[in-house]
Amino acid sequence: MVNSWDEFTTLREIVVGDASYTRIPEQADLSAWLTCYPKLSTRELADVAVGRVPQHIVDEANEDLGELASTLRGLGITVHQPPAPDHGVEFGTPDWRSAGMSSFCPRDLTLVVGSTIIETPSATRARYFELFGLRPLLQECLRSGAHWLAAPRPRLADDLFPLDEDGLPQLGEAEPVFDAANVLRLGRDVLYQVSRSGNEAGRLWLESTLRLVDPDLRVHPLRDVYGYTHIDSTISLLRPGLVLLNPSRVRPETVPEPLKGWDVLWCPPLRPQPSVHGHTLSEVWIGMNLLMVDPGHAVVDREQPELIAALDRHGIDVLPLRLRHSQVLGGGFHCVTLDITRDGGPEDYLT
Ligand SMILES: NC(=[NH2+])NCCC[C@H](N)C(=O)O
Repeated sequence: MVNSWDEFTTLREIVVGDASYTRIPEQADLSAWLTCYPKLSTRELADVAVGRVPQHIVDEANEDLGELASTLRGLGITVHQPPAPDHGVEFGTPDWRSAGMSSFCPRDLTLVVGSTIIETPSATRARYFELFGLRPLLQECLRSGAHWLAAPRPRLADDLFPLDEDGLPQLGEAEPVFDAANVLRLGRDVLYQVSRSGNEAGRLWLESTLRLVDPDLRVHPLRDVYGYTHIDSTISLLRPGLVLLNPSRVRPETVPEPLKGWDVLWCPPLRPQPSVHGHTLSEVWIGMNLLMVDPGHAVVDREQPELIAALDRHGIDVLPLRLRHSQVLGGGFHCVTLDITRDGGPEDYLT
C-alpha cells in the first residue's frame, strides 16, 4: 500500500535501483551536459567517456544494490528491484533524438506524496522513457489503491537550455520541468529546490497538483541553496527536528527558512571514492546521501567513518554498507532507492 509522507519514519516498502545498461549520454546534447557535467566547458566535455559505463562498474554497483536489498529485506522491509530497460535503445521526438541513461536512481523521476505517485517531468532527454522500467510496479500500486499521476510531458526543445555568460548550460523556464530528487517530503510540508534540475514552472506545477492531493500541503521553494542537480547531497532530513546539512553549500545564516529552529548536524568532510572512470556525476558530498530506515537507523556509506561517528553522536545507529560507485554514477543510498511505504502521515513538523 503506497503511503510515504516523509524521509525518516519507519520504512515498510521500497524500490531499489538497477545499474544494468547504465550509459553516460552524449554530451553534445544540451540536456545531458546540464544534468551530468554542467561545470565543464565544451572543451573539457570532449574528454568525457560517453556511452556504456564499463561492465565491471555496473557489476559492482549491482552487487552493492543487491547487498542493500538483502539488508533491507532482512529488516522485514518489502523490496522491489524492477529490471532496467536497455538504455542503449535510441528514441526521439520531433525536436531531438537520444539514447537512455540509467535506472540506478529510482528516486530521481518518481515522487511519492502520501498515496500519490507522481512521474516528474525531468529535463534530461536521456531519461525520457526511464520510468517504463517501473511501470509494471506502478500499475501494481494503482491496483492496490494508489493514485498515479504524470506531469505534462515536456518538449525539452533547445530553448529550455540557454547558455550563461560563460557559455555553460542553464535551465530556462520554457515549460515545467523538475526531477523528483529536487524534492524532500516533510509530512504536510514539501521542500522544492529550484536549480538546474528543477525550474520555477516546475514548482508552480507541483504546487498546483499537490493542492489536488491534499489542500493542506505546503510547498517551500529553496532558492540559491544549491544550483545544480538534486537536493539530497545538500540536505538530509534525519528525524523531526534534526537535519544533516552540507557545509560547502549552506551556512548557519542561510539555513532554509522552514528548517530554522531545527538542530543541524553539519556534515563532516567526506572521503572521495577512488577515481575509476574519469569525471564523476556527483561530488564527494554524495557520501551524505543516506537512507533513513526509521528515525534511529540510517543506511550510510561505510567508507565515511567521520559521518557515521557524527550520526552516532546524535543517537542514530548506522547500517554501514558499500556503494562503491556512488560518485561516478551520481547516486547515494537515498538516490538509489524510492520509499513507497513509511509509517508517517501528513504531520506538521514545522510548528
Ligand atoms: N538523487 C540523486 N541522484 N542525487 C544526486 C545528487 C548529486 C549532486 N549533484 C552532487 O554532486 O552532490
